Amino acid sequence: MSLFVGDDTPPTRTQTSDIHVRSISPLPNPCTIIKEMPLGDDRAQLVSRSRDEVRAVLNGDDDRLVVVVGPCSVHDTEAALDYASRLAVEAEKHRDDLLVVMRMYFEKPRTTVGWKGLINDPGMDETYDIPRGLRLARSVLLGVLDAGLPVGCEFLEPTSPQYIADTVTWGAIGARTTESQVHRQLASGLSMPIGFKNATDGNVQVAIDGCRAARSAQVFFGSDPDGHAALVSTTGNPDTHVILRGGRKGPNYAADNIADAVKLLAKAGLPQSLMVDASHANSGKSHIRQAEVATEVAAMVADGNAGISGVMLESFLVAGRQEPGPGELVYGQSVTDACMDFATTATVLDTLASAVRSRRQRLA
Ligand SMILES: O=C[C@H](O)[C@H](O)COP(=O)(O)O
Ligand SMILES: C=C(OP(=O)(O)O)C(=O)O
Repeated sequence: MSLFVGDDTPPTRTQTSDIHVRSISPLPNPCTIIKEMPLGDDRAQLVSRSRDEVRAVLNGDDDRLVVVVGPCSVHDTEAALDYASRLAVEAEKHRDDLLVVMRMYFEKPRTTVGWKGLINDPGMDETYDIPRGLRLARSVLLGVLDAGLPVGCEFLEPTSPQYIADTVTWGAIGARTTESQVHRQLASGLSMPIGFKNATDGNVQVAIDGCRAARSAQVFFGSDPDGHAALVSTTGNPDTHVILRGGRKGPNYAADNIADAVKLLAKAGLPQSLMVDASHANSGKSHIRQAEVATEVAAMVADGNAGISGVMLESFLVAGRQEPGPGELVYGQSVTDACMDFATTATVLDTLASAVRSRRQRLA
């Protein structure tokens, strides 16, 4: 049902609002969708346990690496579940060295315009069936938890976490929103560890500022589980960290970049550990380069670099990328940034796991 439907008649001189709004329609409230697809006790235990494990790695109490790995965006739930079943085998194989979290991104921040992800436009056909997108996202999240994997998401729309955040082990605030007060407030109330990306221009200090702001108590506009406008008051999220993703001037994953970032973290009184995103501006969005970057990061870990507590990888079943759209698509290939294929990903995971074992020996 549409609450407001504009027409094409030009606004009168006394109409001062909704001049550029075509329509406003209600969405199902979070309670309704959660009741349709409850998390349940077994999955909740996996989420709680894996959040604790991520916290332990970030705080240096667990010497593994958190590896957030999966497609740049989820567009096909069947392919995502297929990927999850294969990733679960690798996660189990490396469980002593790697804490594997499946990257499940449903909300894509765009530099200008483009497909904004499964929640916003699940048909990739500009019909913007957000209720369907929310249901699809929640159902595939539950499916991945059933495969035994914890999941990681970017949080972009300030009200979308109400629909899915109970299923999420680790979250990110992206490079385009890391300086946004709205997103820092949101992170202050989220229940899982949150990584702040450095800004697209490469500025790391804004991500550190984001971590500090999200660690503080905040009071802000939000919505309650029934979808009503609400005043939200948070205690602050103690589990925030920085993600180095490179910037317009180039990559920032080299040992001196990591040392500089760790110094800034120390100055800010934050834990001196961070995640390196091998994709985005660290690889120039090349999936081939991404595998090389991940191997270079592994070499730093093997050398004993204790500042690196996590790695992010963009990976899917088939290498590369294709344009999103409603027509026929290559099964298991990204419709946003180019991803490594599964075989390359498995090799990278082997390399990272071996690097963790070397670091463990070196620092023993
Ligand atoms: O991870 C995905 C993209 O890098 C990000 O959403 C920006 O994409 P765009 O520059 O193609 O809009
Ligand atoms: C958009 C993403 O990254 P960034 O915010 O670093 O561009 C992403 O990880 O999908």
